[in-house]
Amino acid sequence: MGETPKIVILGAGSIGGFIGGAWHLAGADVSLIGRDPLVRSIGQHGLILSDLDGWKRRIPAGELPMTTKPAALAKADIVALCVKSNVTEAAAKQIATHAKRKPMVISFQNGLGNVDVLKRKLPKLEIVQAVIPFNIAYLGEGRWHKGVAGDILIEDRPATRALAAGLGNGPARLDPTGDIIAVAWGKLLINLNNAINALSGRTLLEELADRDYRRVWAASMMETLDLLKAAGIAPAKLGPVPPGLLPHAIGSPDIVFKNIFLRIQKIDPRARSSMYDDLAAGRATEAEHLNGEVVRLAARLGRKAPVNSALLALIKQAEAGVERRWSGAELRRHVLEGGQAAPLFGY
Ligand SMILES: NC(=O)C1=CN([C@@H]2O[C@H](COP(=O)(O)OP(=O)(O)OC[C@H]3O[C@@H](n4cnc5c(N)ncnc54)[C@H](OP(=O)(O)O)[C@@H]3O)[C@@H](O)[C@H]2O)C=CC1
Ligand SMILES: CC(C)(CO)C(=O)C(=O)O
Repeated sequence: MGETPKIVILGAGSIGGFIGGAWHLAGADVSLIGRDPLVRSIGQHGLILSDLDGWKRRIPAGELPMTTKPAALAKADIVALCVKSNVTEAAAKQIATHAKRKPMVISFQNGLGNVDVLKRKLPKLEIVQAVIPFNIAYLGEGRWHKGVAGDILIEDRPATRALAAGLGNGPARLDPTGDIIAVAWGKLLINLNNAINALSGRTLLEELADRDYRRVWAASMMETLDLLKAAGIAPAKLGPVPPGLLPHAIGSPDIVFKNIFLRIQKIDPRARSSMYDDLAAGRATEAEHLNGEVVRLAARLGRKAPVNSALLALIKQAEAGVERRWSGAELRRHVLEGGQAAPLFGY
């Protein structure tokens, strides 16, 4: 890899647009590959990036190279893969066809299985996992907003350390870390709320204000933590609360949750989960790669995961066109079947 690596973002959507823009502002050599409507919109408006601490920058139209053509992968030293998990295989095929410089491929996707797919499809390339703990909303007309605080965690290797140093300290900075699988499981615990948020049809803050939704999330985390323990996997701490205490913090009474948890973990009033975005746009979701990962882990252990199975089934119904906004009480009754899922803690 040369002095200034050429970074190509494959999948300029919420995450790809924000990190691509933020890295460009940090002086990196970045170009984006995305879909036609977005490419045209950025061609007209440029990019405007902001975050919840009041940081705001504009990149004029035409300054950041952007195309719909996968042939742009030819010049990549680094491919930042920012497509949804259900199209990883198709994206890997495009990389295999078009990349010429043996790029390092970094997956910024949620879920656990993407890196394995990439390793299988691209056996000669260096594949790296990164985990994004924050939320990005695409607000239209070239505007991206980072609505949850946090830094991107990336597998610690010489190449990723050099990349992190080159990108500096902006809002999409990289933080190299040791055990990325533990981090990815830690993130999955957080992402178990994506399905609940999508089914609620609300913003994250509106949803989390209702303890019944939080009880469902807490139960899905407890189920997952129990299975991870049986599998000998220790998820990493992401954010202010250690994984073992997360269900208790999330499922706690409103007064405790609002005055302690939400004071340390900042969430923008506009933020929603990426799964909400998918359902709202009529797209397939990543539920198979999140709740489904837990259901498959249970099956490997000869056990069941009733909470995550129920959430997965509801998301599949929603993907199939069943339009229903679940209230917290309805979802709790349906998924927890009268509290049987986690009797010990009354969630
Ligand atoms: N949004 C968020 O806040 C967060 C997202 N993540 C994770 O990041 C990943 C990306 O999510 P997100 O940015 O929200 O997804 P988006 O759907 O917003 O962005 C992905 C974009 O890539 C496009 N795309 C897919 N395949 C290709 C391709 N081969 N060539 C060009 N463009 C392509 C998609 O178009 P089309 O839809 O037409 O296929 C879409 O516009 C997911 O794994 C998600 O879970 C993680 C943390 C937070
Ligand atoms: C940041 C978070 C957890 C928000 O729900 C997310 O990962 C997503 O939206 O996919």
